[in-house]
Amino acid sequence: MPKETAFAFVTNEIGTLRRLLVHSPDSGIGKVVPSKAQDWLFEDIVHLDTIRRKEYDYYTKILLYFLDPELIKGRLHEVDAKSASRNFYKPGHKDFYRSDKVIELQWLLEQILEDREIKLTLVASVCAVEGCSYTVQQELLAYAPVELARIFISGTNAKKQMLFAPIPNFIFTRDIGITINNHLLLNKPAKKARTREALLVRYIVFNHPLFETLRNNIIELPDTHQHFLLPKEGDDRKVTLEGGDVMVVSKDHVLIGVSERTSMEAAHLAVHALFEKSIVKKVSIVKIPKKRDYMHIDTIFTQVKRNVWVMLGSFSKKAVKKEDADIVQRILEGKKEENKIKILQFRKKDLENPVHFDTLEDLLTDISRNDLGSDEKVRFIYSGNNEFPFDAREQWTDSCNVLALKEGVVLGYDRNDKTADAFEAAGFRILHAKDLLDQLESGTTQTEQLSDCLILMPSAELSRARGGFHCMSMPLYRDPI
Ligand SMILES: NC(=O)NCCC[C@H](N)C(=O)O
Repeated sequence: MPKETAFAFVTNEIGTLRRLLVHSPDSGIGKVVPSKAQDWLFEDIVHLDTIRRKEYDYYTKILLYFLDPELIKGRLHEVDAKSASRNFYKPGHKDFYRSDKVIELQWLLEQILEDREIKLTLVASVCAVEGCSYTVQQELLAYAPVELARIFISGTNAKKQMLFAPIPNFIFTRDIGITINNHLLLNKPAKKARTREALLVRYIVFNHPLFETLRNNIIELPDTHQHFLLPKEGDDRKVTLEGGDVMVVSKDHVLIGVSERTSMEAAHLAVHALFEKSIVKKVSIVKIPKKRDYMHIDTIFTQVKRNVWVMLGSFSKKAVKKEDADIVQRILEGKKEENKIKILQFRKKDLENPVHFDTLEDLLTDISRNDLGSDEKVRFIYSGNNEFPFDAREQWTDSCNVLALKEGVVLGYDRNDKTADAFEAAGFRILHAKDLLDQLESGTTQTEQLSDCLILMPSAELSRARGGFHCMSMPLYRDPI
């Protein structure tokens, strides 16, 4: 297996994944109440034990098997034994898996909090953001790092007092920042519920020794002076950017979504930052409808192979043609201008003449052929097999949001049946996570042998949080392709 040399380096979406940031569901998720679920960006309340033991733990095991097998191989029975109380999965516990490939953010937070000065500043910052009393601030300072990291994330102390709201979306590590070549672009969350996540991660990347070599390559987008003078929220001049809207499709080309979460102002600041620092040569702006259904671009398409993409059919050529053909239907269905996708590609060498793409398939085909040099036919797998109403239903539960562990081997939710059928029809094997783990553990399958397959992960609870495995991963290192 080729070993990476840099700590962080990502030039594509599908090369073999070697290192990523994750966060497993913490107790804060079990505190989401119905009246707060929407404010906290969950679609429903979730069952904590199920989301952990029966769902996310499978993700951790699969990631470890692919990225850091020595920590898991031959140990499945032991780590999942009832007597082990899931300690293997708990940051802060002595039996925690401690991987520098599948890196848990809570574990990094514990480590930076060992430094007295960082602890003081971070406690003060969290208290300022959360409006804590002076007494709570003093209480926080008295905690040891492991406990303090847990409180910062879950919001609740050991005496079961809630000191501030949880940050249940911290499991969606994609949205906190993005590795672009050897740089790290930090996010600016659009939603208040995700503010503390950004603060914690800023402290981690600027202080943890693992990020030492990246330190001079961290990009933060500033607020513009218009922002401070704006009368109301929701104006596109507000600088907000979330990682789900940024895709590094080749070493020279980044896609940036303008969406419910990423503003036009942020997109244009990012284009300038990426060009000025000569990080990439092309940036494509993909403007999608501002809708909860499609909060980021990675909720409507992700990449599977050089020449294969999974996407939502309503943004496909056929749907666009149908719209153009039938104006009455378009008006009745409310398919107005703002419901369309718009794509403009900026090139550093000719900034004033951006290239326009009519449809998402045109852009993705261009990436497959021209950026990635694929000679094979470019293929699209559609959410819900492109059948109404399964297309919309399965997109809602993240059928388009798959994570490539290596080219052609992707993780998706088991509830998206029709999308799985479409993968199968496109020549992909369908594997269930549990069966795959059994085969890996018994040695009948090796990760290196796997190709062209969709690994189905249990998802009844996870999907209520409205993000898939692309969202639940923040790649730090992928092999170049
Ligand atoms: N990249 C993504 O699409 N992330 C999903 C984030 C889901 C989370 N509940 C949110 O609404 O922010």
